[in-house]
Amino acid sequence: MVLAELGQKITQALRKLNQATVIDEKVLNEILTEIASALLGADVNIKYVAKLRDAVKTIVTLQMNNAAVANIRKLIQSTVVQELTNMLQSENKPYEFKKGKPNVVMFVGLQGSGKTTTCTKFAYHYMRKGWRVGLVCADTFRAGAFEQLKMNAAKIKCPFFGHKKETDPVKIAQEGVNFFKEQKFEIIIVDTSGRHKQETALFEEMQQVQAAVNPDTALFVMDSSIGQACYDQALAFNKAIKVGSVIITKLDGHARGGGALSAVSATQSPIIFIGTGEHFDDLESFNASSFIKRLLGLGDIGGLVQTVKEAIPEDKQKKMVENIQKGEFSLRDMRDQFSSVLNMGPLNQVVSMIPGLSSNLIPKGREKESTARIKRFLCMMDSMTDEELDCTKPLVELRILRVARGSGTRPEEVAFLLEEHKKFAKMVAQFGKMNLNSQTDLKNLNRNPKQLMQQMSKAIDPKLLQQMGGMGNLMNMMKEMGNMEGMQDMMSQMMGGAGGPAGAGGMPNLGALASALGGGGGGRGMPPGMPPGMRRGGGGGRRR
Ligand SMILES: Nc1nc2c(ncn2[C@@H]2O[C@H](COP(=O)(O)OP(=O)(O)OP(=O)(O)O)[C@@H](O)[C@H]2O)c(=O)[nH]1
Repeated sequence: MVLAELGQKITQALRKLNQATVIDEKVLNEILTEIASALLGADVNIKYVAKLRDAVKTIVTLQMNNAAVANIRKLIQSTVVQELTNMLQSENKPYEFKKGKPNVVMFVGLQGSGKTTTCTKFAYHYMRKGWRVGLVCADTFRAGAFEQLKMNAAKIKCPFFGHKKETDPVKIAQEGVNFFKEQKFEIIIVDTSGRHKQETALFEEMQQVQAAVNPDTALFVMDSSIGQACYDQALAFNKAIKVGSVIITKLDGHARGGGALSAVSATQSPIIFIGTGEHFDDLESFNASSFIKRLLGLGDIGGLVQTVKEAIPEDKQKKMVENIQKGEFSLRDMRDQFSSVLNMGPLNQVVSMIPGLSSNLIPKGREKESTARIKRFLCMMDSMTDEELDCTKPLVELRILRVARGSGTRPEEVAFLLEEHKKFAKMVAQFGKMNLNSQTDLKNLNRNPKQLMQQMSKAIDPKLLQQMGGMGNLMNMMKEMGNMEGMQDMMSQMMGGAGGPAGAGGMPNLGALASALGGGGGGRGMPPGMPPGMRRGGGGGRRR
């Protein structure tokens, strides 16, 4: 999680609430001073810090003498969360992409801000969600920009338009946009030139390109390393061309990220993504409330639900629900769940949405391994026939050998995958028997949690449960879900098609996540003789 240190400091300050037997003005001041010092350390403007402090003080002081200590604790925590969210929230809404029509996005920013890399990340993000995306290189200023974007586009398999020798950015932008429009592309990204600093030539060129391609939205890319100085830069770009939304890059490496985020929000330009590394999947959707909740380790069930919804195509959801309601969990279901986990975006981001789990659970390097591990599982399942994928009976040895050969893996690895599948399938059956099949049942969790906990602990493999943060965490998550509107629908998607049995399909889906983390969904670890890459989560053998 970006700004993890800031999050830890604020969490530590809030933890003092639980240690104090009486919460008076002195305790409140101490906590607020600690929070303020953490925010200032992250380069947040002193003006915003003072505003947050005053707002929390005003709201809490009003209640201090009338409410019970437990309620005061809750009030302080929720007010701090709310005020931090307000600090990062913009009133303006970003442009919403529309399916089935061309959406033209113009990227602007200073040289070196990460614009070209971010165009590619942005394209990759939407391609993963099934959009038809095209990239246009209209950066004729920087030598090498053409090659860079062309190479990036090839890496993510995104169609590319550019002319190496053309020097007129307006002409290329126009041609590129027309080309992709004719081909019925849905998101057309125009990468424009940058300059070392804000200067007239840059702004004039941006305005000319804007007039020529008439973009649906202009996206401003800004480097977070300048901290709160982002404010002036964002205002200047917004004045030159109407900025629709902002992406802040390099938040992985800068302690001043808090300053950059709050300063940009103060200009009322909505931040829609943050860049968290140099790889193409190091791009996180930005939503102030979700960001703050994850920053403070509170999880973000709403965000998780949305992510899962977007990751699983609707036709697949329906089929999965039908199968699982019958108590069946085929290898095809497992394949769909693993590929939906990949579509959800960076794994550590998904994990941090689960209350009680921290994104630090998957260190940066390990995340790549986890993704490779899922891809390897998918590769094996792609080498199976339709009959094998739909069959719920175990595969015979001869077939295991064939799948291993077809996927460039070892038979032990295929056997391990089948073992995982068996465990998930068993869980589906057990959860099915629990018949926890409606929103009312979920709400009842609040009334009879003990009984449910007992049943669930029998059904879930202990190692998987550990990966999920323990039974207490799982129950909290389900309770939170039970309190949400439209839960039954959501559960089907979230839990991977359980439709009814809240946990049933869910366990495999969350299990797929756990498997990706290397826990093997509660497995006994990798079988002996497993290649080292696979043992630790991927690698070895032929890759896709
Ligand atoms: N650590 C980190 N590096 C990033 C991020 N985004 C981009 N970079 C790096 O920043 C450097 C500059 O990125 P480019 O995409 O080439 O910059 P640019 O803004 O397109 O430059 P111009 O085309 O000259 O305007 C590259 O080394 C990128 O890998 C990020 O989120 N985190």
